Order: sequence, then C-alpha cells, then structure tokens
Amino acid sequence: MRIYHLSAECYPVAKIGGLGDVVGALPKYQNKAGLSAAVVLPHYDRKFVREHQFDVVFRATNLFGGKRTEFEVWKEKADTLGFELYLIHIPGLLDRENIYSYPDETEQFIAYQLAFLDWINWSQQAPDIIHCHDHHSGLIPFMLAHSALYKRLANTRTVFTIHNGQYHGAFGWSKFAYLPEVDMTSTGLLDWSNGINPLASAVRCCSAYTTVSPSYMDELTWQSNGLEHLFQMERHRGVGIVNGIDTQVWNPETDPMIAANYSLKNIAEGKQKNKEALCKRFDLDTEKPLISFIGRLVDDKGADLLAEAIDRAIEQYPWEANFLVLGTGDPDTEQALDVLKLRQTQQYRVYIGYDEQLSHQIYAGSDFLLMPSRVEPCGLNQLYSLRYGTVPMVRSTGGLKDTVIDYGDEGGYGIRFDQASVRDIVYSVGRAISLYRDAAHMAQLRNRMMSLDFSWDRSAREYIHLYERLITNI
Ligand SMILES: Nc1ncnc2c1ncn2[C@@H]1O[C@H](COP(=O)(O)OP(=O)(O)O[C@H]2O[C@H](CO)[C@@H](O)[C@H](O)[C@H]2O)[C@@H](O)[C@H]1O
Repeated sequence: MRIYHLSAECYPVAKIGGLGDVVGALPKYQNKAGLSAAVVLPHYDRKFVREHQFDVVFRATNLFGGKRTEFEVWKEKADTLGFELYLIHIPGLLDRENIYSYPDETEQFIAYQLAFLDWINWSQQAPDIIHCHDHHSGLIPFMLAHSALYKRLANTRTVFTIHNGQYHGAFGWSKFAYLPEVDMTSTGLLDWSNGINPLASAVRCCSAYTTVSPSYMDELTWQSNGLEHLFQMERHRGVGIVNGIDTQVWNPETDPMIAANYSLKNIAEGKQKNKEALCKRFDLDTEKPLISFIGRLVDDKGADLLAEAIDRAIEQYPWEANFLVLGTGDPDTEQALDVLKLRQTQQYRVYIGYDEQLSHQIYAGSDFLLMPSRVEPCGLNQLYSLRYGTVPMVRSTGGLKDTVIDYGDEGGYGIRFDQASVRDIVYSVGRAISLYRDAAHMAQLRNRMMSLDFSWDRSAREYIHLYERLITNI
C-alpha cells in the first residue's frame, strides 16, 4: 500500500510543535509494518535540507493564478529518516527558511498542494492513500474529487487528520483563481461563512477524517472556532486515534541529548543525575520538586495563566518547589514570564526560545510537567514526560483526558485538574509537593509511568485498519 503524507512540518526537517513530531514518526512505523509511506513537504531552506543530498525527481511548469510557474520535486537521496522524503521546490515561493507566517502563506500552501497533485498525476503514479495533515493540505480532497484534471487519481483515497481544529487556513474568494479548473457546481464545498475554508472543505470532501484523540473528536462538536455545526453533521465519518511517540527519538536509555541515560532499572539514580545537571545550568537547588512547562506560549496551552499561577504558588508554598518554563509564542505572555524573573528570583527560571535539546533535558530532569491546556487535541509532552518518569500535571481535556489517569485513581500516575485556571494550577502544585514528599510513592509512580507503552506501533496499526477499510470500499 502506497501512502503520501502531506504536512507543513516533519521532524527533524521542520518542526514547530507536535505536528512535526507526528509526521516525522508515523510513516516510519507504517513502513516497519510493511506499507510504503512517504512524506511530501514544502521546500524549506533549513539546516536539514542544506546538510543532506537531494535528487530532482520531477520538473514541470503549471499554471498558478494564471501565471506559468516552474516547480521541482526533490527526493532525499539516502532515505535517512526511515521513509522517502520529498520536497516541493518553487523558486520565489517555496524556498524560504520559516515554516509559517509569510504574508503570502495562502499562495504558498495552495501552490504546494497543486504541484504535488500535478506531480503524481503527470508521472502516472496513483497512491492508494493521500494522508493530509491540518489545513495546509486541506484543499487536496476537494481538488481530487472535483477537478477533471485529476481523473486519473480516481481510485486514490484521502485521509485528513486534524491536529489543531482552531486554525482553518481560511481565505477570501478573491484567491479562488489560484485553484485549478474545478466543477463550478461543487464550489459550495469550499465555502464556510463566505470564505474558502480548507479545514471545513477537507472534512467534507475527504474519504475519512481523524482527530488525534477520541475526546477531541467530541470536543470539536462544541469548540472548533465556528465549525461546530459542521462537526456535528460529519461526526459519523470521523475516527479518533491517539498519537504515539517515536520511542527511538524519545528514549531515556539512549537519548544523546540528556546528561545521563537511564531505564527502569536505575530510574532514581538516572533522574537525580539529570535533575542535578538541569538545576546546575539554571542555578536551582535540587532538593525541591522541579515543576516545568514546555510549549508554545499561546492561550490554548493555558500559557497566559502561568506567570500568575507560578507567582501565587510560590507565595502560597514558599521554598517548597522550583519552576522552570521553556517556550516561545505570544509576546505578552513571553513578557509576563520574563518579568516574573525579577519578582521571583529564587524559585523560578524561564528560557524564552525554542531549544530541542533543552526540552529533552527538561523531560528527563524535572519531577513534574505542567500542562494547563484549554485545548489539547492529543498532546505529546505528557507522553514524553511519562516515558522519562516525570509526573504529568494536566488539565482534563482532549487527549490529556485520554492518556493521563490521576494518581488518586486505580492504576493512576498523573495529576489531573478540571479547570484551566490559576486556582486549579496552584491547588495541583500543592498536590505535587505532597506527593514529592512521599519518596516511596514517587518511586512507585515513576516505575508505573516508565512501564507504559505509548509507542506508535499501536496507533500506526489503527491508521492501517482505516486505510484498508477505505481501499476495500472502492
Ligand atoms: N520552546 C520549545 N522548545 C523545544 N521544544 C518545544 C518547544 N515548544 C514546544 N516544543 C515541543 O513541541 C512539541 C509539542 O507538541 P504538542 O503535541 O504538545 O503540541 P502542539 O500544540 O504543537 O501540537 C498539536 O498537534 C499535536 C500532534 O497531533 C497534538 O498532540 C497537540 O495536541 C496539538 O495541539 C513537543 O515535542 C515539545 O517538546
């Protein structure tokens, strides 16, 4: 079975968040299971691309917004990632460094999707499945189904995975001219609230759509930034599949980015060494429990609550816990967290920026990982923290609800709270401090967490079942 994954991100080529992790891992596990899965990204002028060799496997010219546009498809020569990696290269449009936020982002992603379809259409290779991730490739199901240009691909099925339903990639009808010739009677399938909405269109036109956890499938029906009605109508066509983690990249036993490797056999010693290294770097004492946050500093992650919650927790539990934040995002939140340093000089540290290595060190060296998310389609941080024996402290929402059981419940291992509020966070910090004081209980929980299996093997199989079902329905 041949599958192409289309996405804006893929670790380690281009990653901003969890989307990159998933697209960098799922295809690898699908190939391990006997499929032929490849990833197609826009071309970015980034470190990985500069440091690896590529062949140009296809070159053509198409019409884009009435203009003849040259594009190339590059393939990474050595397949170093465990899957074939293709880049769509369009001079002047898809040859830049950043992944997002250019003023012509809409044109960039439309051009990427068109070039991909033209490539597989003209080179006469119809895959079994095109698996689109988030709105950046959300127009493909529509174009495939409603443009006569792609009739040759009639037997190809499309799967659309929603990693974040808050962002739709919507744009005005004035840009309709960038799309290829389509059946004009079907253009209603592009529209939502008088604009072209790639996410809504993908949900309506794909063969099946998925969310990255079952709970998030339900949440979209009442919280999806204006698409609630659509998700209520289409609910029966959706499947929730919890993300896995790449256990090769995220493995405390072999992870080259952390201070000391450890496994189930020497958890206490391994955690201690990593905590010492991390605390040394940030000038924190190792006696207190270390509660950390890693992530994009946006309201969906509850990042706007952090500064006040940490400030209050330190006031309420003086000298009882240390806090460390790693993140980048909204300027106001960055500033609030930065300014807090001046007020809380002993028990709080922050690193504003993106640092992959530091994130590994924090998963390994912290005692608790805080995730006060308002919205969390799946969440990977809690899965990484479990793998590294760090207790996740999560708000009960989306995938966090599906993957973390409170330590007060049978078989539990994490700390859960109901509201994304300063009060609930501070209360959970109190629970973390009490738990930390009970060394035997902590040791038992660490054992339990590190024995859990959230690898991609299981979730990759669920995607394969879905593909098989779609293919046999042809
Ligand atoms: N400043 C920083 N420095 C270093 N590393 C950083 C970092 N900020 C974030 N990261 C890393 O980025 C990833 C974040 O992944 P998440 O799944 O938690 O969130 P995200 O919202 O990006 O993903 C969306 O897609 C994923 C994948 O489906 C869903 O799990 C999730 O719920 C959804 O919101 C982790 O690997 C984390 O370590």
